[in-house]
Amino acid sequence: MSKGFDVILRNGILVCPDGVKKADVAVCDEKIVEIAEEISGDAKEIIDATGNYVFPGTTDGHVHFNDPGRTDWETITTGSSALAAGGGVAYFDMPLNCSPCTLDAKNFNAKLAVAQKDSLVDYGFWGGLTPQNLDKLEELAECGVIGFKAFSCNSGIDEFERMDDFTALVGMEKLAKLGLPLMVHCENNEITRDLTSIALSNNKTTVRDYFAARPPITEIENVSRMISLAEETGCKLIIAHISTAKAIELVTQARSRGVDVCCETIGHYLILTDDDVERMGTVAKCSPPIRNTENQTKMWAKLLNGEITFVSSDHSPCDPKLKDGEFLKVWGGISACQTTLPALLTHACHNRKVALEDIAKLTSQNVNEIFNIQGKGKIALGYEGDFALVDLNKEFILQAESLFYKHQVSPYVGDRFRGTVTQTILRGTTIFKDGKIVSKPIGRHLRPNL
Ligand SMILES: NC(=O)N[C@H]1NC(=O)NC1=O
Ligand SMILES: [Zn+2]
Ligand SMILES: [Zn+2]
Repeated sequence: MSKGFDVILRNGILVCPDGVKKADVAVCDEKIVEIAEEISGDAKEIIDATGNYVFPGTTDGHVHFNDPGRTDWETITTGSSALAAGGGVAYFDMPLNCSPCTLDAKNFNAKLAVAQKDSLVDYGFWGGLTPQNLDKLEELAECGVIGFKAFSCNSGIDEFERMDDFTALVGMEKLAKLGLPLMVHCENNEITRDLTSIALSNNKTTVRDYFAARPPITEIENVSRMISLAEETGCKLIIAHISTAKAIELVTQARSRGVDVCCETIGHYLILTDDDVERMGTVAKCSPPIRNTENQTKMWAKLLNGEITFVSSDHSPCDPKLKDGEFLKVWGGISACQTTLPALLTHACHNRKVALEDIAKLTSQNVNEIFNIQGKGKIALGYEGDFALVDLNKEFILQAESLFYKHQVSPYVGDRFRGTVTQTILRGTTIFKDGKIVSKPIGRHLRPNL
């Protein structure tokens, strides 16, 4: 009897953990069941991947889809569609800027209900850690959060209070027991707060004034403080959107003495510079701010060295009206979840010769491993049939109309990319093809396997 598969993907060039190889891959019951030079047998669907590189579909470890509660900024429908259009099969949504924030089981369940109904791709949720919810960490862990997120400085959202040092210490002790990681937005609170208020009182609100109000030392100081707390408590620590080479060095040193710490960075810290932000304006405002070329060059060297564990989008959109005004005063956050993979193909693979396997690790495998998500993140037997098909040399210029975001805004509009996502497949089902979303929402909740 001939073997009947659900899907055979033929003639693609697979980006596997141990290298890149031309092979067929077969999926049955949502999982990869065979990888071979040529797979014989029937399938309900044959996909011809000739000329395409096949990456594991990406998992974006850091997005703000704002649903429920701020759906005029983004929704799970629009955000997950944009992600799929960029080769994404999963995301971990932040506990803010949705409303209510994800600070207890009740609010977690409200978000879960929206995602179960609307999410095109698979999803995990971050819980929040603030001074108000130290007694809710256990119930959030039971709900299945992938980790906890906290801000050392003002979060920009009133209901999401910053984590003072006491909360950091007690929270980390609790998370060490729960075996879940804490991700911290690391910028020193007092320095950013006071430099910002001095700038405001002197009417200094330009882009350069904003950079001056959040200098590199604010990140460097806070990363080292968080490492000390993690070292003492045994809590697993992830530095969010690291933006300075010096802070990465602190993480690497701590790791080498056995501290359980790693860092995430974001595409824009690797691609844009302070001069770009000055030219582009508020569309490229984020915190920590985008730094200078010298720092960026050093960050690339560290990425090539393996010192950065994963690359996310920190997709943090808003109503465009909130970007209209003086630089220092407007919303900080960049829309980017549709472009992370094409941006890395362009800037890492083509321009800096980063190996394709390493791009797959930074956008998929490492993220799933860090958060103990089983069966996702690589093209290997027994893993889920999650693929991003990429025409590696096909160029495109990003048009606003091709963005699936609620607001078709991005600092990359008008930029030339080399590396086009042609098709995205989630657990064997094609969800995006040739510029269009082609599936109903089929996303599923991802919980860590602890
Ligand atoms: N609240 C929120 O999304 N903040 C994000 N925006 C940004 O630029 N940095 C962040 O942490
Ligand atoms: Zn942040
Ligand atoms: Zn964020």
